[in-house]
Amino acid sequence: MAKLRIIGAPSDFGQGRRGVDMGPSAIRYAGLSEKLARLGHDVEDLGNIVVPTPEMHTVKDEKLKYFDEVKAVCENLYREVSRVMEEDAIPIILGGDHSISIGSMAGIAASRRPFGVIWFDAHGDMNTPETTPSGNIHGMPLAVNLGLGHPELIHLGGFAPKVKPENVVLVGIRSIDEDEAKLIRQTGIRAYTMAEIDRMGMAAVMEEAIRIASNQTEGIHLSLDLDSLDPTFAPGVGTPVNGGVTYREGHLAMEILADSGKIRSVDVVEVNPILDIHNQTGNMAVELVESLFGKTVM
Ligand SMILES: NC(=[NH2+])NCCC[C@H](N)C(=O)O
Ligand SMILES: [Mn+2]
Ligand SMILES: [Mn+2]
Repeated sequence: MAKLRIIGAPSDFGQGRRGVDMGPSAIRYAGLSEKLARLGHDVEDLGNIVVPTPEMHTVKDEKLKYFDEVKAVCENLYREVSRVMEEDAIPIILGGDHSISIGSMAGIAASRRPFGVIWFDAHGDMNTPETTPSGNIHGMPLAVNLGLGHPELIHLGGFAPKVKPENVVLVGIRSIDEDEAKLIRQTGIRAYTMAEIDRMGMAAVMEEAIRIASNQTEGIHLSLDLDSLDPTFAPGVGTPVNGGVTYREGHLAMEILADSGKIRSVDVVEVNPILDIHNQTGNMAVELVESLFGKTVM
């Protein structure tokens, strides 16, 4: 039995399509708390952090859209997540777009205990203000957590970087910008493309990923972007890319992570109910989290 604490981060400031701020509602509506409790866990929903109202804000910097708003959201989330970590509970952070991971990982790192990261995503999220083609901060959070990008984001919580490149793994990538690819190579993080998942199989990829993320660390943070899945299974995301992780591969990955016993924190991001079909993506998110916390067939 694990102590699980749900935190909603209903922010859509990290990208251009409205609706992802309703992600936490869609995931809760799909029964997250009840289903995790049914698995025998001690579950508490702590509600949502405070987020500015989008209608009242405009873009100021084209290379860092909604910078002030993203920073404010991440500061609030940082505080909430560090509180949960101090209680030795596992935070399950519901986005919102992926920019919220700047706040969640700052909160996780606040204890200064080393951890690894498995970043499940179609994208690298390794852009900086210099490389970004869109100016959307949700394309930058992994870079920020590694210490690359705007200094005020990097130093959120008063320290940087949040994680060492040798403990960072990307899984499921299939849409990487040109200069972003250079950064991924320079940092030396391990990036498993969809082609590698096809060739090696998801089980072998996850076993390697867990080995890398847990080498000399005290646990693993999973940052789960629902666009890692193929749009057939997760249509409700702002930046869908064909050729993604299948339903079974997704569950297998979560089951292998569950078996490892190393998960200490989770982000579930990019669920956009406005773009979804009957909450298919919200349901998929809940199913994957159930597998991550021990649900099996028998
Ligand atoms: N978290 C995400 N869905 N990120 C998508 C990023 C897309 C693109 N690479 C960008 O920087 O704009
Ligand atoms: Mn992402
Ligand atoms: Mn993505």
